[in-house]
Amino acid sequence: MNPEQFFQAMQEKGIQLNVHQKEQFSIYFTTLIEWNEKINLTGLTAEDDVYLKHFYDSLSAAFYFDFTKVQSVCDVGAGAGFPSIPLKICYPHLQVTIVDSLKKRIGFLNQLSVALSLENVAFYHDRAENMGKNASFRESFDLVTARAVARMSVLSELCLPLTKKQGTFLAMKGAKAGEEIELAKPAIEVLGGELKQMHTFTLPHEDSERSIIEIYKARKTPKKYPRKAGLPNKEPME
Ligand SMILES: C[S@@+](CC[C@H](N)C(=O)[O-])C[C@H]1O[C@@H](n2cnc3c(N)ncnc32)[C@H](O)[C@@H]1O
Repeated sequence: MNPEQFFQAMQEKGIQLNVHQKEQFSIYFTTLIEWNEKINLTGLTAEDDVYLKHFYDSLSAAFYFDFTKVQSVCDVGAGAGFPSIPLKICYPHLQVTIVDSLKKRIGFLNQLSVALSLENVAFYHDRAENMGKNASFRESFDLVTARAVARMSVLSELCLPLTKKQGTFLAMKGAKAGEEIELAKPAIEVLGGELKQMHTFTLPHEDSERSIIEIYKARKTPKKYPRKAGLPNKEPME
């Protein structure tokens, strides 16, 4: 998907990008490729791949969820900024907080936000488990997103403690999300979440399956969660 096809596809989905926003995507691509020569950010370097598998894929969350209705978003394990930076470009009102445990990626994001002139973005080099215990962040975000970070039971323990009561946790997944959900159902319940919807679709041009899992934060997360950093992965709540 080349940039023109990407802009066209966004328009068809009701996301109208102006000249400034189109330029921001172009700068995002060139900055990503430049930095990727020094640090490992992505395995995708061809322009068409980045526009489809990173930019379009990140924005697919907005095909199912209304971003105009939320203000604060925390993106857990955003890596090179996915999905939250493409979302921030399209929805500039968002207050974006990114937490990632890899320092070099946070360094890249700081530079990227300057290159894109982004406002109201904050980057933390930390584990999501620590953020979830920190009173300044715990249960404070309208929306928590995560793409390609961990399986659903683990991800729920990282993300639901950060999600505000009555807020939403969106998990962006590939194929087999249905199986993951089944295994994660007890964890989601314990952590105060309720499975609201699962949207499944195929990515254009390459027909691979994607799922967006929407979880509603119905109740407060018990204090003991998240457990200490590393434990959610080591001993998943399954
Ligand atoms: C496979 S990458 C995906 C990056 C991005 N979300 C994407 O879709 O391209 C997973 C990222 O999650 C981060 N990560 C994994 N576990 C984490 C944790 N417990 N807390 C914070 N970041 C974490 C890693 O450092 C890595 O950058």
